[in-house]
Amino acid sequence: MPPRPLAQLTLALIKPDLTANRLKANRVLGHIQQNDFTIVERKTLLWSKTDAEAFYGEHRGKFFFERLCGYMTSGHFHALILEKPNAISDWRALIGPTHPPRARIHASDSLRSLYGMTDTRNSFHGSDAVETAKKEIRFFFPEFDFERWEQEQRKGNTLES
Ligand SMILES: Nc1nc2c(ncn2[C@H]2C[C@H](O)[C@@H](COP(=O)(O)OP(=O)(O)OP(=O)(O)O)O2)c(=O)[nH]1
Ligand SMILES: Nc1ncnc2c1ncn2[C@@H]1O[C@H](COP(=O)(O)OP(=O)(O)O)[C@@H](O)[C@H]1O
Ligand SMILES: [Mg+2]
Repeated sequence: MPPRPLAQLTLALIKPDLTANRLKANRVLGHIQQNDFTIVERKTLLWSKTDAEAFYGEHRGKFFFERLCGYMTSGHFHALILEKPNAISDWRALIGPTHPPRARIHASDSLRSLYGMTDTRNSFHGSDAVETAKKEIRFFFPEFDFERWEQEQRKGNTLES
C-alpha cells in the first residue's frame, strides 16, 4: 500500500464581511468540507489596529494598507487551520485571485468570485507558502504543537505502509 501523501497545513481567514453573514459563512464551511480540507483548529476573533498592522506588515506603505487594516478590524472574523495534501496551493486555488472583479472573469467558481466584494474587501485569506503558513498559524494559534502534528503524520504513514 503506497504511503498516503503527507498532509500540509495552511492558515485560512474568513474575513469580517463574510463572517458577519452566518448563512454565507456556513456555506463556505460546506465548500471547505466538499474540497476535502480538514479543519484542524478554528477560532473567531476581533483584531485591534496593531494586530492588523502586524499581520499585514508586508504591505505597510502600499496605497491600500490603511483601508485593509480598517477592513480587517471592522468586525469579528474566523481563523482556521486547514489540513490536506497540498493544502496551501489548494486553498489559494479555491479562494482564487486577490481581486474579486478579476476573479469573476478568470476564476468564476472561486470563493472570492462568489463572495468577495471589492479589491480590499475580498473576504478570504490564504497563506502563500510553507514558511508563511507556519508563521501565520503561529500568529493565530501560538499554542499549536507543530512537532506533535508532524509526528502524527509520520506515524499515520508508517502504520498504513
Ligand atoms: N494602483 C492603485 N490602485 C488604486 C489606488 N486607489 C484605489 N485603487 C484601486 C484599488 C481599490 O480597491 C480600487 C477601488 O478603489 P476605491 O477607493 O474605490 O475602493 P473601494 O471602496 O471601491 O474598494 P476597496 O474595498 O477599497 O478595495 O481601485 C491607487 O492609488 N493606486
Ligand atoms: N490593489 C489592491 N487594492 C485594494 N486592496 C488590496 C490590493 N491588493 C491587495 N489588497 C488587499 O490586501 C490583502 C493582501 O494582499 P496580497 O497579499 O497581495 O493578496 P492575497 O490576500 O491574495 O495574498 C488582499 O487580500 C486585499 O484585501
Ligand atoms: Mg498575501
